[in-house]
Amino acid sequence: MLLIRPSSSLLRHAIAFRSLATHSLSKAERGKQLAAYRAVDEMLDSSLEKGIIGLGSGSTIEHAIERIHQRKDLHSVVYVPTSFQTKRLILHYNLRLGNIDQYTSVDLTIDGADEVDANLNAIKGGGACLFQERLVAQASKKFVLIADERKKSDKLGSKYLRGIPIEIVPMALQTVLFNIQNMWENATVRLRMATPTDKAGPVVTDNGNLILDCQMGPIDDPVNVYRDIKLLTGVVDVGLFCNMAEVAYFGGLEDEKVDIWYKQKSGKGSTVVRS
Ligand SMILES: O=C(CO)[C@H](O)[C@H](O)COP(=O)(O)O
Repeated sequence: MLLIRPSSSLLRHAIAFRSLATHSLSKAERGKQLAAYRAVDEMLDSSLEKGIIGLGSGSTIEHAIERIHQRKDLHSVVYVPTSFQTKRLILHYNLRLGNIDQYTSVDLTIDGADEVDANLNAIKGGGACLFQERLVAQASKKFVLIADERKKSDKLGSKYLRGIPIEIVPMALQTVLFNIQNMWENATVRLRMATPTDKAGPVVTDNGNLILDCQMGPIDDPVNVYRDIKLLTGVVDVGLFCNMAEVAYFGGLEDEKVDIWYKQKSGKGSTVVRS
């Protein structure tokens, strides 16, 4: 039998990536691209030559990786992925791939978000990658969010209506459902299902776990909600990223503007400045 070994370039092209050509972008996609390009250009510079950069997951981060690919001065940097998707993109663009096992201290991580509030707290996990995203973000000296302007919010839970993503160990499905329902009577919790034409049954995360989406309306106290859910046995992670981001870039849909919200130290704490 003749075995044909595909060349690495064939392998790369066997994986379908979205076309990100600027002329064919929708308004939403252009907003994501504006935020991603601006964040890469402002936050990553050539002085990071030997740097370690974390890369989040989702559609906005694809634009960031494309920008990094265009910026030849950023090719000696090591990139730590937060998902299967991002790992494939790093390889696709021939960037240097690292691993959180090798680099427990990361200089900076850029990631997308499903919703960002006025304190730079975020809902994440729309793409089911929240656990690895937090793992890398927590190891990072700086955490930067990128999104289109539709993700701006006054209160988490008022824009991203699918609910807070929660990654759970499959065996704990019933007990976690029961406990959340007990703690928040008005919450609606659903097991996230895969698209039936692609896979029957639930979405399975990169870690072999399941995702619940917990709708509880606008959230007054995301820090406590995060803590209460996280403490349930069987919960691996909760898609509330509080007090982590230092800056968020939002790309406009109707104009070419990028709004930047960043934390500035004031007294004992910090305030969020919008520019
Ligand atoms: O948290 C995530 C994946 O788990 C993503 O960063 C989030 O869902 C935003 O995705 P997109 O950039 O496609 O809007």
